[in-house]
Amino acid sequence: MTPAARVQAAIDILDRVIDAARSEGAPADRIIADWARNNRYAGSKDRRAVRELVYSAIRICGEVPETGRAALLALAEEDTSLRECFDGSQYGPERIGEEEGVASRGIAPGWLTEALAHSGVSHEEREALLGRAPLDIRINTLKASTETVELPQDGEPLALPNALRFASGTQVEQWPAYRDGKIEVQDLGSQLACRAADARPGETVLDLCAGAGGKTLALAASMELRGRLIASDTDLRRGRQLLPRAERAGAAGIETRLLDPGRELEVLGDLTGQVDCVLVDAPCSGTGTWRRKPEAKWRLTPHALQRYADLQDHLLDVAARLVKPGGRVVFVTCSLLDAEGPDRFEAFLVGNSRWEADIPELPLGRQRGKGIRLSPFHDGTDGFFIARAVLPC
Ligand SMILES: C[S@@+](CC[C@H](N)C(=O)[O-])C[C@H]1O[C@@H](n2cnc3c(N)ncnc32)[C@H](O)[C@@H]1O
Repeated sequence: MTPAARVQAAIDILDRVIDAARSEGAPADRIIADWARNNRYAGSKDRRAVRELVYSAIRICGEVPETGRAALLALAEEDTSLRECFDGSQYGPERIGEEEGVASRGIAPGWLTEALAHSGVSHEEREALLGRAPLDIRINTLKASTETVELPQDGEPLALPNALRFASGTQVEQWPAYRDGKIEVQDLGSQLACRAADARPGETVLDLCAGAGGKTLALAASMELRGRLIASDTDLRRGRQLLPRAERAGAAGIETRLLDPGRELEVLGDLTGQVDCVLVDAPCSGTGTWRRKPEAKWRLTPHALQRYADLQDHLLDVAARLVKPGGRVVFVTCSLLDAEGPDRFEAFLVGNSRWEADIPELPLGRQRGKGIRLSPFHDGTDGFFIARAVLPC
């Protein structure tokens, strides 16, 4: 593909990303993958270049752009060599018109930038939300250790003993250690959230929003396969990924339960007052994961944010009923918005006066409200809020 044709391809993809953001359609990575599947003439270098253009344009446009072309023109203001690609050639974009609309640059839509600022997220921290994420792994102590694991490259040691960092895009899935279940891909922030849960051998632990089980597997390792570990979620498709992953990781014996949204206790009621630790890795806006999914900033609305907050309140209440005296609830969101972190946790404590905040001691992060905030800028992790509450005996 010529450079101009790559720019036109990025414009077409961005049009679809913008449509999807407005209509709750597919995420950008799926749209890019579809494009690659349907345009086999594009070689690996073309695909990489087009992908890079798409993500760079998403990163620099604050508000949802009118069109993919307006987004690419905004990128061309920063990288002027791109302007030459608007050459009217056969597969390239039309020449730039004199009065053409250019998307406005910024970090996120205005209301969201303001909400982040009100949540104490400084300008530099907001910019870092749109940086490039490295690739972190967790050494699975059910199968290996830092001493025994053999990796084709040396990783950067991180703040937890079993965590290593590699450059973004490292193909760890092709490594024998990955295929053998000795390592898992997991952002250090997620690993720290599991550290805050401090699941111990012999305990009964519930991963309430387990998804495909990223954190469940870390909990299983921390429990050394002793005790009872239950993983629940409302999403059957994600839940189905858990058991094969668990098998690969040597994490036998995980119980899985499929929940009905709003009626979780119908399936979890038998655990009432039985559980030592409930991890509530709650659904959220994902402002802390924009490094991986920058278009999420265009998809969020104030209404959706309120829905997340309501669901987080509800899940905290469900979790609290299941915990036995002396047990704990660990509340985690991958967001830097107070509305999805400190405010929810505070509301929980106010509404449940027997519970006490127990701020986790972690090697990274800063206190925010009665929990810990991790951020790409300060900690090099995805953005997270992590809080722990205990029910005294
Ligand atoms: C942040 S993700 C969890 C990620 C997962 N813990 C991990 O480490 O990979 C939130 C999950 O909550 C699930 N969820 C949504 N509503 C729920 C509900 N009412 N009860 C339990 N899980 C729910 C979603 O399906 C999603 O998988």
